Amino acid sequence: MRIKICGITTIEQGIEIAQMGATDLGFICVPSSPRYLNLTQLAAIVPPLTEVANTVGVFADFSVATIAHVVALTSLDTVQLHGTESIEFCQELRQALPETEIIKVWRIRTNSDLELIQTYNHVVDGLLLDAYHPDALGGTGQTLDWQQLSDFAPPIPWLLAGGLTPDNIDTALSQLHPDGIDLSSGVEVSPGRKNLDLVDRLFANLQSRLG
Ligand SMILES: O=C(O)c1ccccc1NCC(=O)[C@H](O)[C@H](O)COP(=O)(O)O
Repeated sequence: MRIKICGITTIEQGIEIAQMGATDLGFICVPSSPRYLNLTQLAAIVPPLTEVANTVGVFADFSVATIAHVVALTSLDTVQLHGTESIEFCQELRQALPETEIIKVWRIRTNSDLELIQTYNHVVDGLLLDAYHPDALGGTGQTLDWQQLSDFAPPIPWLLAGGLTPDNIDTALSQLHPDGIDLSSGVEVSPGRKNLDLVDRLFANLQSRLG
């Protein structure tokens, strides 16, 4: 299973978290986020971390040209689209970045959201379900209604996000079978600063599932 820890802001924490077992490290490129990294910071932090984990840049409603520029400067492995990007936009991005994994995020409120995100199945490599919050796009600690997702089974890999913590991960994964999980605020001291004890506890609690 893919385990993405998002909102990494230092090389040191990225290396430690990858050594603990994270497969993916996420970097927030959205300026309104308290976990935001500017281009200079991304160019310094991401390249060394591509050696230890899959690196994911989180974007929201950027242009194709800007995303392609950031990927070229940082060697990000994956682009996570967290805004209102259209199917056509994803197709354009695919053409611009044929070697880069693309994940489309949808913030789930209703059952129709679970159908809408699946209209992207043929244009992206994976889907990510996050919780809806009126004031912030992500990293909110808001939990999804897991029961609502019980029939969600897209034909491409999907990740579960939204308010996951070391304490609730077992309950979430006993109800759902995503291809990956994504955590941010549930393993933090403060936005952008991860609590390594909580990350350690997450992996301890996942031990039986990771085998
Ligand atoms: O984390 C942010 O600050 C953020 C800001 C703007 C867009 C996306 C953002 N995070 C994306 C993620 O992938 C988070 O891991 C995801 O929203 C889950 O966060 P949390 O509920 O805190 O675990």
